[in-house]
Amino acid sequence: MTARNISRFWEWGRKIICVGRNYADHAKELNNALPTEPILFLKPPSAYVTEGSPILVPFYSSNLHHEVELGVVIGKGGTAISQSNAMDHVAGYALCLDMTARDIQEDCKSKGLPWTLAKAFNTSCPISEFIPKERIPDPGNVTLWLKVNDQLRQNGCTAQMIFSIPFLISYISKIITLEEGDLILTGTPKGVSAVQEHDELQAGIEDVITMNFKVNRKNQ
Ligand SMILES: O=C([O-])CC(=O)C(=O)O
Ligand SMILES: [Mg+2]
Repeated sequence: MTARNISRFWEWGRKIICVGRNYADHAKELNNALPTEPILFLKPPSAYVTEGSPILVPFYSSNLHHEVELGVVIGKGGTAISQSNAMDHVAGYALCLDMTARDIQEDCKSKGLPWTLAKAFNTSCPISEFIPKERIPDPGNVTLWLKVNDQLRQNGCTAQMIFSIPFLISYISKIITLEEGDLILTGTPKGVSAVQEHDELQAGIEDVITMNFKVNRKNQ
């Protein structure tokens, strides 16, 4: 058996923990109140999709949105990690999309139901290659962007996050033990919008990385 390589963390079947409404400008564009504590939800590892494979619109949605987010890859597990030690638990990063069936999410919100159908379907978590920690020395101050068919839709800086990465690692790990290979999606800045079948999505982190995905529709 070969040693596991963190640069293929998505193959390990570990948790994807997502933070919602972590940017005030995005909370506002969807008419949501600003959170006083992080809002958390999960995606299963089956949500991962890597470049070369398409994002699939779920058959039950007609309003699939992109949300570009910085993903934090956990390198050392822990429970109740302190904020001051939090960055020692980070192995690196990935550029991520939190694909969201917005019509289903609105329906779930109005009925007080969980967001699973809106957030956790197959291909709801497109990711870039693994980015080693050294390549982003200040993850609290990098620009994320996303284009649909060459049109810029999202362009935000992680400095705008309401809850910082060390705070999130500490907060989450008091509730859910973090393990090597887990991924934390840190929320999206403003500019979310719908994507259609055949659209081409391109996203990037400054001069660190870019990634490309096509959108297809699942017909059943
Ligand atoms: O669906 C939402 O608006 C919550 C969320 O994931 C985010 O803010 O990134
Ligand atoms: Mg999100």
